Order: sequence, then C-alpha cells, then structure tokens
Amino acid sequence: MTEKPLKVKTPIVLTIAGSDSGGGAGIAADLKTFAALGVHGTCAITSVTAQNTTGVLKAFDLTPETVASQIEAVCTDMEVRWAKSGMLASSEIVREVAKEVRKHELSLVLDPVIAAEAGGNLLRKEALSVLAEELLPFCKVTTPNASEAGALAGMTVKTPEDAKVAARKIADLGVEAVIVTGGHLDATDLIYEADSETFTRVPGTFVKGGTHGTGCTYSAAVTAFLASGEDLEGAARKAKKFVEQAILRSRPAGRGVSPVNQLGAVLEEKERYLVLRELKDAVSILEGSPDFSKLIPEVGCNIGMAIPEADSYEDIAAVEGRIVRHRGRAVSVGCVDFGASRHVARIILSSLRYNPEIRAAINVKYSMELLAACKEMKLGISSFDRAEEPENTSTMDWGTAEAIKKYGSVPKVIYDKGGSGKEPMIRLLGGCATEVAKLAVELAEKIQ
Ligand SMILES: Cc1ncc(COP(=O)(O)OP(=O)(O)O)c(N)n1
Ligand SMILES: Cc1nc(C(=O)O)sc1CCOP(=O)(O)O
Repeated sequence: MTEKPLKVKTPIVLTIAGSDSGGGAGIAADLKTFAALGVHGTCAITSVTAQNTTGVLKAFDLTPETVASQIEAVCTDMEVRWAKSGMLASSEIVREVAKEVRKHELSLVLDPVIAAEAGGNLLRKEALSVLAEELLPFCKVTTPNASEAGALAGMTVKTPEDAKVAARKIADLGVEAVIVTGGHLDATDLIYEADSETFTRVPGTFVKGGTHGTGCTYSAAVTAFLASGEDLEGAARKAKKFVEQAILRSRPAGRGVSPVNQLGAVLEEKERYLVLRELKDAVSILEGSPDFSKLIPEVGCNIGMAIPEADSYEDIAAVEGRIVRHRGRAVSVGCVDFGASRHVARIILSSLRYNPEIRAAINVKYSMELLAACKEMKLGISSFDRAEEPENTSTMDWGTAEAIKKYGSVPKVIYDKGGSGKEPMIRLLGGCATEVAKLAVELAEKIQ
C-alpha cells in the first residue's frame, strides 16, 4: 500500500473589498496579507478605484449583482468560514453583502472603510447608516480606527476614554466584538467583547515607515489569524505585530504615502533561518578542521553573518560565547544566535555600509606568517592603526571604515597590530559565513 503524503488543510478566507490600482490597499493588501500568513485568499471586488499613493482619483463601483456572483462563485465551491469586508461603496452593495453573509453563514470581520487616508471617499454618505444597521449586526468583529469609530458611534474619538465609549456604542448595534485600533491615538488597540462586556488593551509601538494600506492589512490579518484557530485576543495581538513589521519593511513607492510591505516581515524570517543554517555549516567547517585552532586568538574567535539590510546587532548571527581552543581543537562555546556578537558584528555592520554584498566576517590570530599567506593568495589586504583612533568612537566601526577607505573598497583582510592591552588581530571578510570559514581553514593549512 502506498502512503499518501500528509496534507494540512489550509484555511480559505474571502475578502469583499475594492481594488487599489496603486497596489497598496484594498484587495491587493488583503491578498498579500493572506498569502504572507499562510491562508488561501479569495476575493469579491466591490469597486475598481483609480488610486495611487496620493489618493483616490476615481472609483467605478460594480453592480451589487456582480459582487454577489463573485461571493457565490467562491462560497459554492470552497469551504469558506471567515471573511472580511473593506470598501463597500454604496448602500446597495452593503445590502447585497449582508444577504450573502447570512446565506453562506460567513463569520465576517468588518473593516468600516469610509475614506482613504490620502484623500477620497470610499463609502457614500447615506451608506454609513445602512452599514451600521443592516450589516454590522451580522458581523463577528469590526476594526474601526479612531475616526471610523467616531463615525459609527456618532461622536468624536480623540482619547482612549472616547474609544471605550465608542466601542460600547458600536457593540450596541449588534456586532460581537469591536477593536478600535490605536494608530491615531496612543498606539494601543482596544478590544471590546459584547457578551462579557470586557475591555482588553493591546499595546503597541509607533513605528516609522509607509502606512498606506494599514487598516486593510490589519483587518485581513485578524481574519487570517481567526481562520487559523486563534482566539480574538491572540488574533488581535498577532495582527498588530504583523502590521508593525509591514510598516517597518515598507519600501518607497510613489510621491505620497508608501504602501506597507506585508511580505517583508515573512521574508525576513526566512532570511534569518537561512543565515542561521549557513552559520551552523560554517562552524562545522571550523570545528572539523584539525588546523584551524592554530588561528584562534587569546580572546577567542567569532564568526558572524548578517541578514540583508542589517542595521543592528540583532540582525547579525554569531556564536554565543565565541569559539575557543580546547585540547587542540576549535570548539564553539554556545549556539549560533542573533545578537551574539559585538566585535565581529560591528565589523560587518560597518562594511555593509560600503558593500551590502559583504555580509560575513571572522576574527583570527595576527601573525606575520598569516599575513604573508594572505598575500600569497592575492587577497585584498588593508589595515588600521589603533593609535590614530579618535576619542569616543567604536574601534571596530572606525577601524573597519578606515581600512576600507584606505583600500578603496571592502578588502578580504583587515588587520591591526594591537595597542595597549589590545591583542593584534586579523579579520577575514566575505559574502557568506561558509566562504570566510573555508578561507580561514585554507589559511590555517598554509601556516606552521
Ligand atoms: C480600495 C481601497 N480600500 C480601502 C482603502 C483604505 O485603506 P486603509 O488600509 O484604511 O489605508 P489608507 O487609505 O489609510 O492608506 C483604500 N485606500 N482603498
Ligand atoms: C575581542 C575581539 N576583538 C576583535 C577584533 O576584531 O578586534 S574580534 C574579538 C572577539 C569576538 O568578539 P565578539 O564575540 O564580540 O564578536
């Protein structure tokens, strides 16, 4: 009997929303979010907007029948339990969506989209009361920001206290839970659950970056997490973190507000995994070499590698506790992890500013013989002199930059002859950790 491969069932979710030709908000944001969070996204388009990062120029609403047919097509074929709605444009579309939600017993997360932040109405004025009275009562969750909460509750929301009052008023319209997002208040989201009459705060941090599509991304992430089995608080916490990461990873696009980057957060996780794997291989190369231990300095050796676009110690993986010599062999003291190095990490961070391709480095023991071997291998060599270091600088930062400037580009080898209480050192730099590990082993084999 042949075994069938085990397949995990992927939740299928639906977004009922408008399209944004600029690719930042609406269904583009929703589908990217669903993909990033590992659920299968389907869509029913309500309106086609001619939009970019500076605002909505025009909107072409589809007929309610067109919206309904899309929902029918998806829900009669696939098992959809969780859905979200975004731009619903008109009273007619809102009513049609309410009908479909009831018919297919969808658990709906309603993002009460009223206008684009950069400018442009996305819901006709008269449709707000229809949304509040005819759709909201059939929703599980709604995710207004401060101004949307104010519009739904018929008040102004300027403080976290106002948000509490508004959340209760919105829940009185019949929705099971209200999350007032705090991006425009104090960065804390407020969850109100109607049946238990409880408030839960979800604190966050204001992060810098493009924010176009934030509201859509947040509600899509809440939907994806709920569909994946999270409870409401878990979904809200995870969605908030996801949006913060997506803002941080945003890329400049257009003349207005840049779109968030939903895949950035996920791709970074993958990069971190690849760097750790690469570094483990590099450590195995060093530990497996009978010669490498000769190159370990008194202070120990470390090898590090950065994720692309690294800008802090936490973006550089290295060996916890460094690599030391034990019974004539190289032995790593701890595991490989991000944030485990200061010296080697600073060398990498400094050289990244000159060449983003050079993402790895290792420090080895200084000797004339080793330098001669580097020359023999025709490696680019440069150096710095600690005696010339200005006050109040980091030696690794300054020294690396000095050596690079002197050489004209990032060399393979940077050495210094030490200083008072400072051991002389050679650093080998390269594109990845296994490259510098192999180079170190090759050099070790050349010397006595
Ligand atoms: C087609 C479309 N739908 C929704 C919005 C609003 O998006 P949101 O995520 O609230 O983000 P900003 O408009 O604030 O960037 C939209 N603009 N277009
Ligand atoms: C102490 C020391 N100095 C180095 C230099 O290159 O001058 S490398 C080094 C050891 C590695 O340190 P870490 O674990 O902080 O990267």
